Amino acid sequence: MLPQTLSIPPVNPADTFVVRTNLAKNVGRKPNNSATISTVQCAKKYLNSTRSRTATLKSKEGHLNAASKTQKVNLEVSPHRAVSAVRLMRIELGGAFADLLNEQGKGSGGNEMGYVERTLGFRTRDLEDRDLRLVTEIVGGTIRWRRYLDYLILSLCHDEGTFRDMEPLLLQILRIGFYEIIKLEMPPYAVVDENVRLAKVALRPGAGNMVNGILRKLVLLKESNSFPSPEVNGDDRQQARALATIYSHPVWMVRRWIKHLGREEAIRLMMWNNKDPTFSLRANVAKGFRRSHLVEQLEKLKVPHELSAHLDDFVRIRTGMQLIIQSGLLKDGLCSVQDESAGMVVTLVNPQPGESILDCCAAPGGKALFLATFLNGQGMVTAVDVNAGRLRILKETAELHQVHNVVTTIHSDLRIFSNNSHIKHDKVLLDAPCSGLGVLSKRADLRWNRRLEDMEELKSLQDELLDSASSMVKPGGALIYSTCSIDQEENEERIASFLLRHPEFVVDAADNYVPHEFVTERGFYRSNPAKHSMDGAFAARLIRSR
Ligand SMILES: C[S@@+](CC[C@H](N)C(=O)[O-])C[C@H]1O[C@@H](n2cnc3c(N)ncnc32)[C@H](O)[C@@H]1O
Repeated sequence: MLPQTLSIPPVNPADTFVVRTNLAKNVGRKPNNSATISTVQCAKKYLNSTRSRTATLKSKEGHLNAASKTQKVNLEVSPHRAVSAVRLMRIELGGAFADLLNEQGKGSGGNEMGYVERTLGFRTRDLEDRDLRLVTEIVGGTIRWRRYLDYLILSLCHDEGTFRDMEPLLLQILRIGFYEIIKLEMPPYAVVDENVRLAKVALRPGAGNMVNGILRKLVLLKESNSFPSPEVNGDDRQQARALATIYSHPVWMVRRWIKHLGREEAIRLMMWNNKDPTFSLRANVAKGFRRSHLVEQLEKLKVPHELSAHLDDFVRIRTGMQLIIQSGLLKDGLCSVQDESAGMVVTLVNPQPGESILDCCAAPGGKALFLATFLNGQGMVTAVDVNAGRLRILKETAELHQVHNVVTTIHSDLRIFSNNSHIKHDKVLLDAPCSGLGVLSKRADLRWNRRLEDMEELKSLQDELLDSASSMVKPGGALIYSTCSIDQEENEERIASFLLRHPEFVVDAADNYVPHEFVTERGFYRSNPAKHSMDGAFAARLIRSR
């Protein structure tokens, strides 16, 4: 028999307590908190002893069942801050993405509260909808503004060493506090108190004192409207560094954009990347669920929305994603989250019933499934991808969306597949692996994960994949190359180099397929995030003449 609780001597009722779970959660009752109490220090010691005891019990019993699990719930710390701090640490260590939380308050990597408990040594009360919204907003915003926030934190630290040697959790708590005060404009003294408490409970009293000192200096700067800001002067590199700090992007990206887009356009792009992302939804007509049905549901949910001006099945939303997730519309396959910029790539493919379409880098299937809806049950989308897990998602979603009768999946590296396959297709879509520089508003952490060196590797992969994809196009058929990047070297330059290697292909101007405002001088499709209020994407349509 496993013990129901593990107890230690009671000391301070305010801080932390051990709760008897007794399966209370499982049967929907509130946990009984008549439990044993500890101070923060005791809690930490206790956590260690609990961990080793739990490990022994686990090894003895094989597993620790829910009935016997001991939870420590801290009601003093604000849940959204504790969850945000831990999530930010996980993102920085590469164990999580800054994407949407799902309806259970879980992140992409599993149970959020489990991570909080393992990292901080206690749980908080469960997250309510408001907390979830705050976690999404704070995590996304803190990551986007990281470079700028760190610049300010450093300027308020005693010396550079204090900043450099700061423990990771303490730095995340400070970033959260700075973001809440500067960007969310929350009441400053409440922010100070809450973050000081989190630092004290999760780390130690000294850490709380440090957070208190630095955040109070920030409040004074805010009150006198005198935040420091780097001067934009000097040579190109120095100017790019200053702009990179002010708009919180890596220096190499800023330099690249100033070179290709000009300074004003680069600034507009960075401002767009720092905004809360907007989303669009595609009604799944393959399931008989039209845009009018989607609009009805959004009205019922009171989610503000706007019809897409470019695509018949699409609706734009700015807020309310949590409500949509909770409504089950996505889980039931009635609609999908798909950006209009990606939808227009499918328009450029121009799929027709009866055609054989090869989607070369298809997973997780956003474009493949949309392509399939145009076939009306006749023809085939062959979806190839090298990533088995992502391809499994594609296959399951095809069933959920009821287009599985026209979708076949093939797990392979495209370069190997093209060598072994002699079948030619009417349309071949290569939605190539790319830097993702067009989707930085949605992927808040991506800007910090991309390196300049990645670009060279990506470009040679894109060339190889283009060569492979082109070998599977029928004479007279179309090859569509697309990316979710705004980078010329991944886009126009890849096509120019491909056409030199493959004179049997010619450009088919995108004008015939997508609105004129998305067509470049050379006849390619390109969406501009700041101008079109959607992700940045590129696509070229090429016809095989022989
Ligand atoms: C931009 S994503 C594709 C997104 C997809 N088209 C959609 O709309 O959901 C690029 C995909 O290329 C795949 N990939 C990368 N290298 C590949 C290769 N050598 N052969 C086949 N697929 C590859 C990745 O696994 C990834 O799923």
